[in-house]
Amino acid sequence: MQGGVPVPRALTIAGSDSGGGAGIQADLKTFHALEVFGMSAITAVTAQNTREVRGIYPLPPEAVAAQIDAVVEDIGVDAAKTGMLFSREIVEVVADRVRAHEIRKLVVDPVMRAKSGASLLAPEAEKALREHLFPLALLVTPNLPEVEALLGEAPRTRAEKKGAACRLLAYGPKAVLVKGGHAPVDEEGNPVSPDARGRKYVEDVLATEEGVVVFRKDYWLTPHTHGTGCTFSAAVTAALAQGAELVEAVALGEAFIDAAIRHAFPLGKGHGPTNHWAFASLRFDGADLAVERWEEACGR
Ligand SMILES: Nc1ncnc2c1ncn2[C@@H]1O[C@H](COP(=O)(O)OP(=O)(O)OP(=O)(O)O)[C@@H](O)[C@H]1O
Ligand SMILES: Cc1ncc(CO)c(N)n1
Repeated sequence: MQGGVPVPRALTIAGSDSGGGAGIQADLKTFHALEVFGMSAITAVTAQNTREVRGIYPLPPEAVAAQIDAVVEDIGVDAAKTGMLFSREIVEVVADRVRAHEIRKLVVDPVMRAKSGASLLAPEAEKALREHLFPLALLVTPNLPEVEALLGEAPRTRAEKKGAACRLLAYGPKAVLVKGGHAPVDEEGNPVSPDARGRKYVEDVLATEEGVVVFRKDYWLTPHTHGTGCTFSAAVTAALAQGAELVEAVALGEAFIDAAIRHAFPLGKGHGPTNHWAFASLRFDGADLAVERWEEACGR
């Protein structure tokens, strides 16, 4: 028990995925698997499955603010994350409430598109995300297409990911993790085709003001990756709520998502969901989660 609080508390501010693999549902399942008390502020309801987003029904910005205020003022929040924010108005209201409540352990997953291709963020909201929310974040976690939208070029090699992560620090977050899940690499961190022979890896590159940490793990050739980004950032948020330092929290997120993808569920006819309880089961068995990490100097 820390400071009279019986359990770590985490808040997700994100969209609902009726399919249960991404969004609010993935976040709450992940918090629960890590024994963190989960709370939610829903920004939009999506009618979605493993194949497509059929409809998006945003909530009024004041409804998003009211949910955040309600839980912060009564239950309290040790760490929070944002996911699908959809509109400029919702981005602005979330930034306003985060500032007002002085939420410092904030993970911003700059969700722009679903794996099925649907847009989850209006184009004019991208600028608001960069200008209003990035400066409040402890960590921002873009995937490769999101890095391209933010910087105008997609990193491919380890050195390019490192450069992009360092450049994104200029928007004001304390740290940036460039996630490489969309493009497998070889031993040297150079891109390879997903179905090339031999061992392939995924490299996620974390930049902080102190330096760069590269996380490498095996690449799994599977279509069942719906909600990987949400699940990963929720695991990092849960670890922060438990009191972990940033690099340890990211390492926990890496191990959690590795297990969740390895044991993903072939549900539906599209991209199936990841397995949110695999990490807890494997850890119980003492399994080796195959995540390597090493530190380098920041290239700035
Ligand atoms: N095929 C894979 N094999 C191993 N790790 C993967 C794979 N795909 C994604 N990951 C890992 O999952 C995490 C999320 O990365 P990814 O790039 O898929 O995020 P994302 O595109 O934001 O996800 P989504 O939009 O589906 O929620 C990262 O840690 C990444 O390394
Ligand atoms: C609601 C929601 N948030 C995020 C994603 C990205 O995976 C998704 N597909 N749906």
